Amino acid sequence: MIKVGVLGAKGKMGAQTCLAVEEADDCELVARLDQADELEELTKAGAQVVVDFTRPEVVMDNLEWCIEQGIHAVVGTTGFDESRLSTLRTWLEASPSTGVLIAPNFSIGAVLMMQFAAKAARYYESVEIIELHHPDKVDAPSGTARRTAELIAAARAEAGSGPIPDATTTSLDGARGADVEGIRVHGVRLRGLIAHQEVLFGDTGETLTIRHDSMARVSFMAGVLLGVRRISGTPGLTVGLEHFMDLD
Ligand SMILES: NC(=O)C1=CN([C@@H]2O[C@H](COP(=O)(O)OP(=O)(O)OC[C@H]3O[C@@H](n4cnc5c(N)ncnc54)[C@H](O)[C@@H]3O)[C@@H](O)[C@H]2O)C=CC1
Ligand SMILES: O=C(O)C1=N[C@H](C(=O)O)C[C@H](O)C1
Repeated sequence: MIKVGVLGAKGKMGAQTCLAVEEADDCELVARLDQADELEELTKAGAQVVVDFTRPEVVMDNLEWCIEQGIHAVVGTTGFDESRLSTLRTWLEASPSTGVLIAPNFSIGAVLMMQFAAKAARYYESVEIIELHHPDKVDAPSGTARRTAELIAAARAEAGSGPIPDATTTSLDGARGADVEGIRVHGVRLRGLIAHQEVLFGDTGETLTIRHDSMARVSFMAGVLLGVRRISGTPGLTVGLEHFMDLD
């Protein structure tokens, strides 16, 4: 049995994760912690793996503590830029048998959408991303949209693609979205939505749209459990669930 602790257990994703862990035959939920709780509860309960769905401003402190204790971490919380990833690598060097998975999106379909977008990137002159989420989401653009833009930008750079055409010189602030590594990213916040994304590619005479929809938070749970099962055998830092999906 894998002994699992959940951080952010009272939140939308944390509560769903507690249910999924309780229902998994090979996992035992030993700790459910939220804002006012002490991290020491994790060691007292013997947690081997922690799942973190908290907030960008607290996740690094949680991870520093978990890595120091040698507790593996499966992280869905957003807010990871290159500087944070580099800090995690440094902490992990001092705890070489500990594994941390940072997954911008745990939904299998969303991971495939990102992979398909990275594959398509080299063939199109234009690309823009639209992410659409519930209005309680605190960050924009979404971690998924950022990651998608990074993957597309890397594929375009490798292919030697030029800049994306855009003759717009006059616009209201924000009208053309955010610029993530040269890719325009637009955010929609709408009651009724959960998590959705479109990647629009265009070239002369044709467009390609890749769209993914998470209609319920249960869509993330197969990925969370995959991470929980694989992380203890994967020391160091892993970014993206695709590395656990045997895609090749
Ligand atoms: N990677 C993925 O597949 C997904 C990632 N997310 C991300 O996960 C994060 C959480 O999302 P939601 O559950 O929707 O948010 P939420 O606001 O419903 O839940 C966050 C929870 O964390 C708790 N919390 C805050 N500080 C804490 C601390 N220091 N220790 C323990 N708990 C603490 C809050 O009290 C709250 O219960 C966000 O960054 C979101 O973008 C959300 C959905 C899927
Ligand atoms: O806050 C959310 O809800 C989600 N957050 C993640 C993100 O920012 O990409 C994953 C998914 O989009 C849901």
